[in-house]
Amino acid sequence: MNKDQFLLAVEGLTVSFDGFKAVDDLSFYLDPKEIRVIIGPNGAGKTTVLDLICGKTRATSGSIRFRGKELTKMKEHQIVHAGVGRKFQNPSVFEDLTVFENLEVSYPQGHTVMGSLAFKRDAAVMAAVEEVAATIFLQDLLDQPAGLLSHGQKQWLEIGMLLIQKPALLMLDEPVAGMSVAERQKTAELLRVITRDHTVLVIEHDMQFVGDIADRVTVMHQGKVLSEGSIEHVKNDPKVIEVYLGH
Ligand SMILES: Nc1ncnc2c1ncn2[C@@H]1O[C@H](COP(=O)(O)OP(=O)(O)OP(=O)(O)O)[C@@H](O)[C@H]1O
Repeated sequence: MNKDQFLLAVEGLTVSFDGFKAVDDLSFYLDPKEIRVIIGPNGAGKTTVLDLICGKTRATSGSIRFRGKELTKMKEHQIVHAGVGRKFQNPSVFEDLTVFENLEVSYPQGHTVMGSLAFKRDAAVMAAVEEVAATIFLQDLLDQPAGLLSHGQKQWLEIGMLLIQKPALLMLDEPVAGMSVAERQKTAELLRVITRDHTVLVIEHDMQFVGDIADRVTVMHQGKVLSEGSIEHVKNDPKVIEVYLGH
């Protein structure tokens, strides 16, 4: 099978830290526009996989193919440019800027923060900001400083700051941690809208949320794939119950 028909093909990926293999001969494949969730016990290597895909950590061996490009050979900014967006666990919005300004500075112009602010607000930027703000439920809060948003709203704003860059692949590390039940439900709704145009790779522990969003689930354990398939498949896999869900 031609691996370039996948949006992302990870094959034989390995990284050693002082001889310890945090990710060990890992392979998995993402189809365009799927939502894949990676679950697994603490220390399984989930965050390290995202670090490897976005170029924050260098692979010891293996391959990461993304839309025909080999990411393991590329620098972080080149990987962003190729269409991979990554959101870390803690929101990192600009607290003193408004919702509008946070989205505006994230619009891909190649400017610094100050340069972008001085930039004339042209119609294309305005339209993109308004479209994304509506998607992330913040259309009525465009003039609000981001520092005044709730934790959940900051998480959505940060997702919006990625969306406005139109990445083909969006990677989210525990996006609903610290959110209320209502915010979790809205985030699930948001991710379903996002996958009309993007592929999403999520690390998550909340199994209710995983069941709400996942097309397929990859279970990691000790740097390897322990199980993979639908939520029902992995929930009923005795290996997964033994190392993760039974605890
Ligand atoms: N830069 C590093 N140097 C040394 N060891 C590391 C480094 N990054 C990760 N590790 C180790 O690799 C293992 C996997 O860590 P990782 O954070 O990827 O796990 P995880 O599945 O995301 O866990 P959690 O659910 O707790 O976030 C851990 O034992 C961790 O201590």
